[in-house]
Amino acid sequence: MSPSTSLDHADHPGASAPAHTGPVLTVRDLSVSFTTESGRVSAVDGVDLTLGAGEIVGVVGESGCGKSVTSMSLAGLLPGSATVTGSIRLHGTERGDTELVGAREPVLRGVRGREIAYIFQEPMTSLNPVVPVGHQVAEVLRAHERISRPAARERAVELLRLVGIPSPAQRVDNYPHQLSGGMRQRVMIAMAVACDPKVLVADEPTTALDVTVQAGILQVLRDLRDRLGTSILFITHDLGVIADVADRVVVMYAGRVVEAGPVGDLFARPRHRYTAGLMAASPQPGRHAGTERLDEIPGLVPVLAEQPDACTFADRCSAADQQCRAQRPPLSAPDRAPGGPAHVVACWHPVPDVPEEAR
Ligand SMILES: Nc1ncnc2c1ncn2[C@@H]1O[C@H](COP(=O)(O)OP(=O)(O)OP(=O)(O)O)[C@@H](O)[C@H]1O
Repeated sequence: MSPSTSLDHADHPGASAPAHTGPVLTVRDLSVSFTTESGRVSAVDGVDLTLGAGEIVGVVGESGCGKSVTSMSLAGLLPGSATVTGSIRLHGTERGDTELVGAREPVLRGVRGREIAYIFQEPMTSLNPVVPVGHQVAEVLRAHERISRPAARERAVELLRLVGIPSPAQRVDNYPHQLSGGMRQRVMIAMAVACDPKVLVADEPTTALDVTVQAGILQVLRDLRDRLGTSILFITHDLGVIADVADRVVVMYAGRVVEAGPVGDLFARPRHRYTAGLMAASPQPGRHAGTERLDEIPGLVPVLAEQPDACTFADRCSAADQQCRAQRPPLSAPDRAPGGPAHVVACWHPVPDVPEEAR
C-alpha cells in the first residue's frame, strides 16, 4: 500500500483522527434468544464487551458459541425471531451516546455502514456480479453522502488504493469475477470503510482465503486501524489469526464470555480450560502440520433453551466439581496486580498461574 492516500486522517481534509479516546462501543449484559419451531434457543447470555478507539478486539470460540449473534446484534441485524436485552452503547456520535438495543429502525439505519460497518467471510455473495467493483464502492459513498458521480469514482479509486489493490485506476472498472478472492475481500473492506465508520466488524473475513492471501488482508486491517483509527471487532474461530491481529481477545463459550484479556497475556497464561483446550487444538507456530497430533476438546458446544445457573463448560471440563454444576462463575480477575492489565476468567477453579521463570 502506498504510505499516504487522500483517506489518511492526517491529510484528508474531510476526516479527522478520532477525538474520542475512551471506548467507542460498550456492550453490557447482552443476551439474545431466538424463538424457533422447536422452542427457545438462548444464543448469547450476559455478554460484556468494550471496544476502545483504534483497538482490535478478537472474539474467538468454536462454532455455535454466539460470536456472530453478538456481532450482528450491534447494528440490529438479527431477524425478528430474536429477543435482545441488555445495552449496546455507541459513544461519540452526533447525538453523544446512542443506545442501540431497542433503537428505532431510522436510528439503526443511520448507524449501519456509517458508524458500524461489516465484512463477512464470502465476498462474492455480497458483491453484485454484474456491476464493476468501483461503481459498487462509489454507490456506498453516494448512499451516505451528497457527492457527485465523478467525485465518488475518484474516492472509489482512492479507497481501492487504501486497501492495497494494485493499479486501482484500472481495477475500478473490473467486474468481481475478474478479481481473485483476496482482491474481492479488499473491495468489500473498501466498501465497509468508505464512510469512515467508527467500528468495523470483521466476521471470519479470512476463513475462505489461503494463508498468504489471509496475511495480506490482516495487514490491510491493521493499516486501517493505524491510519483511520478504526476500531475493529474481529470474529474468528482461528487463534492464530487472533494472535496475529488483535490487541485484546474475548473467548466465548455457549453464549457467554469465559475469558478475556490482552492477547499476549491470555495466550501465555490461559486461565480457563476452554481457552487452554482451544490452544491445544490449534497449530502452534513452529509446529509443522502432520508432525504432531492436535488435541481435540472432547464433547460439543451445547445448544441451550435456558442458561443454567452453572458453568456451561462443566460437562467438558477435567476440573469440574459440584460447585461448577450448581453455581454460575462470575467473570473476575483471580490474581490481578493493582493497575495491571485486566485479564478476567469465569471459572471457579482457574488454571493456576505459572510464574514467568517456570514457563
Ligand atoms: N436465526 C437463528 N435462529 C435460531 N437460532 C440461531 C439463529 N442464529 C443463530 N442461532 C443459534 O445461536 C447460537 C450461536 O450462533 P452463532 O452463529 O452466533 O455462533 P458462532 O459462534 O458465530 O458460530 P459460527 O462460527 O458457526 O458462525 C447457535 O446455537 C445457533 O444455532
